[in-house]
Amino acid sequence: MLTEHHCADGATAAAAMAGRIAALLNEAIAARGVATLALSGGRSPIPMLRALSVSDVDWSKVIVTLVDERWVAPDHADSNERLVRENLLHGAAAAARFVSMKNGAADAHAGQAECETAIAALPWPLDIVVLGMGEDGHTASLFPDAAELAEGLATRAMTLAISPPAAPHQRLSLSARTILSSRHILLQIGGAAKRAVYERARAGGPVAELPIRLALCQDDVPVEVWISA
Ligand SMILES: O=C1O[C@H](COP(=O)(O)O)[C@@H](O)[C@H](O)[C@H]1O
Repeated sequence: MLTEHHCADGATAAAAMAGRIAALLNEAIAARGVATLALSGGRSPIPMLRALSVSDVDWSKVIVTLVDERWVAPDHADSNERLVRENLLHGAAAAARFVSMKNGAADAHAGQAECETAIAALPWPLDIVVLGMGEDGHTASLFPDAAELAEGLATRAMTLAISPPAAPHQRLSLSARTILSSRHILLQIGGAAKRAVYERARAGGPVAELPIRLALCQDDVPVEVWISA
């Protein structure tokens, strides 16, 4: 089932999405004693992460990981880990356990096995997967023009390494199967350009053309989308 939340602006969408994530974290903690949250990077999630960091959650019972990571040092400006640490994991939220995708291997392909082990050790299924979307329809690091896209859509592994030709850095990404084994998928769409891609994806067609369709065109996992101008 897909539910759309239409918001007047990005700030309203960020606050509403943070509130929904906090509620889902609290539900998971009440039901199972622990909650797992996988977050996307990029620029879009920053206001939502800041709102979430001051939400009323027992963060000591939350495990946070990533949907995807760029193969850069954790203090690099493009690091999704850095983004999450700087915008979410401070104050009370610093009590959450963070599980990195990046490790000390020479490159993303060499580091994939260690990343797989770290992700496989989490409690499964993930409670919440927060996806982003690029204007090319990519989600996580499943880029339409990447040679590894078919692997990402078909593999039974939880993670894969990807070298997108048109985006900077090698990547590690959750596979489609991992994303679709979660309990809840949330997505934020801001601005006219992304809205147009979203509407095209939602109308249906090949997942390989617009990989965000893997979440939008399925009925197994509930998806909530926050849409703003
Ligand atoms: O490269 C990435 O891009 C997407 C979208 O990023 P945004 O800056 O347009 O919000 C993001 O979801 C993904 O995690 C990231 O690695």
